[in-house]
Amino acid sequence: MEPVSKVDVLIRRLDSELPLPRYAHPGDAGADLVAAADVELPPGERAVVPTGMAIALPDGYAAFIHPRSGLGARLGVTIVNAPGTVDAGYRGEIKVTLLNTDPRATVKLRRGDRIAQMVVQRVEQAVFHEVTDLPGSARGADGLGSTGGFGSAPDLGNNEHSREGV
Ligand SMILES: O=c1ccn([C@H]2C[C@H](O)[C@@H](COP(=O)(O)OP(=O)(O)OP(=O)(O)O)O2)c(=O)[nH]1
Ligand SMILES: [Mg+2]
Repeated sequence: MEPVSKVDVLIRRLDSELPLPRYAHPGDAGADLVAAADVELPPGERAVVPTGMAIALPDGYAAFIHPRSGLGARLGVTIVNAPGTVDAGYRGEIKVTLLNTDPRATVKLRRGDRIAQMVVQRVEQAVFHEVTDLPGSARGADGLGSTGGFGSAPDLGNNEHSREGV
């Protein structure tokens, strides 16, 4: 297996009792972030949760704050703006806007609970060149469900292509 490429990221703990972000397994894409405070989320409510961490990413990188699938599947907790974008120049505390999508249960999370995962990636900035016509492509302007809904993929013989947006 190819070794995972690594990048050095400076990190400041705003709360020295909390653990640094940690990859649960070698090769994992996301390092878990913990809550720096207790949080109670009634059904359908959201809260901005501090993580107690601030980072300085090298130029050309960004960090993306993704939900944890276990929290989503078990409790219905997700992130409103998933994935959150942490810019290379941001030096403030990383915060996570959690949302309880469960229609009935209040979710209680404790300080130290792992609430999100941070994926550090190389990013590029676009240089926008305005044109009056874009080059053609196989997809063209088809989108937003143009290939059908949850049935078989179009190339498996089910002609869902015409069932627009379903
Ligand atoms: O989940 C997130 C998303 C963003 N941020 C921080 C880092 C990021 O660099 C900054 C701005 O984020 P974004 O650009 O997504 O928010 P905005 O609403 O456009 O705010 P701004 O006007 O400050 O750019 O907020 C977080 O701490 N958590
Ligand atoms: Mg912004």
